[in-house]
Amino acid sequence: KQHKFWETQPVGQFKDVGNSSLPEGPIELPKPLSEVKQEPYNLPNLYEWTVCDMESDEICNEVYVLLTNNYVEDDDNLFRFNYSKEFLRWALHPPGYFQSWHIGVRVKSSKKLVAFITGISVKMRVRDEVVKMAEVNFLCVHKKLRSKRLAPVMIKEVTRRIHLENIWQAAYTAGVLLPTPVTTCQYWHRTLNPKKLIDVGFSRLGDRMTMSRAIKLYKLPNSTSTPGLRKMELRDVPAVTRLLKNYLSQFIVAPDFDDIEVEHWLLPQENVVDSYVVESEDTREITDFISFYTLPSSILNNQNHSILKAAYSFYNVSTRIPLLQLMNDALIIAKQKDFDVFNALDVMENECFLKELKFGQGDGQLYYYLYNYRLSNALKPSELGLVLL
Ligand SMILES: COc1cccc(CC(=N)NC(=O)c2cccnc2OC2CCNCC2)c1
Repeated sequence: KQHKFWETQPVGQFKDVGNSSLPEGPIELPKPLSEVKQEPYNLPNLYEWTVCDMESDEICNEVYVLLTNNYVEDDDNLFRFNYSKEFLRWALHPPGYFQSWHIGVRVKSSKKLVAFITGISVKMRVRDEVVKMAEVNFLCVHKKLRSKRLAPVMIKEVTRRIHLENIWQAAYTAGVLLPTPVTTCQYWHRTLNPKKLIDVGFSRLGDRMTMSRAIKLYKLPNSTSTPGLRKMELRDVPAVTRLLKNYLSQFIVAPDFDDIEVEHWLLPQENVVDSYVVESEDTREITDFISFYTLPSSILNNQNHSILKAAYSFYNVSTRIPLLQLMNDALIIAKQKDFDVFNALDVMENECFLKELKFGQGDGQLYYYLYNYRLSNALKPSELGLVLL
């Protein structure tokens, strides 16, 4: 019964874990495009497919409202991700995006948007192979339409449209265990606003911890410590691309970003993504950078607060300044920008700063998956150089 759908898909199956006779790489070979199903999968009668043009403010707003009311909640149903409209446009319009991969489901009669799933294309390096993949994200079915088995047909439909562009692999994450994770990550939170986090139930005061002790424990300096740390600008793109490509080459799975992609993903956008570079004062070269993205959460039933302002660690590269110092400056900047919490996964080299900078371990896991690509062994989080939104 468990995973009825995923047992039909070209993904690592639990029964195959540890079977080292299975080769690493694609599970199914590409098909001639003429053999890909040409017409959309059937939806239950009352519903129809639609393509969502996120440049349209009206449609972007419909997607925003659907996700705000029906997307992922934490395990205790206290919080729900509240991606902003400008964030969704950023996340879904990288260079070379396919509008046909921004898929909605509407009620035929009312035209109400009741489900969503997206893909964007990415060049992913797995060991020393660069594989064109899709990153699938934002799978959301309206709460009132759950367990109508809509999700499997949406996954099959986005897969079909990805196949039509001759792409045969994908990457995705989930907070639930499915066949079969390439990596299991822990998430960590660094308190920036202890009073609010305790008020809303995100954090609890330890037994011997008073509120004033908590405020003191998490206090940060008012200004950053790294000389030459400044906001990233367009002129920094070539240097940041070089730094990022070189840094990510150490991980087993990582995106292979070119300049145009670095410009899209890392150039600062207010309320979406913040990036800072370290420019060496004498050589003027860019030696390090930090970045985090803005993903607030709705607070589901609290009288005093409705939004949790959360920053999420994105890509950070240290070549001259210790990562610990860079990330401490990232915390200071996030606090200056009135974020309540700074979140990070234990991917890349993050483990080296999590405990030291007073991150607390979250109570859940984030699982990373590859579609139609087998890895002989699961990766340690420190072998993964990929952060999904
Ligand atoms: C605090 O508000 C929340 C609202 C919904 C869910 C969660 C818990 C959770 N599931 N957190 C994460 O998945 C997470 C924790 C740390 C860093 N990135 C994360 O997820 C990212 C990446 C995957 N897509 C969602 C955002 C928290």
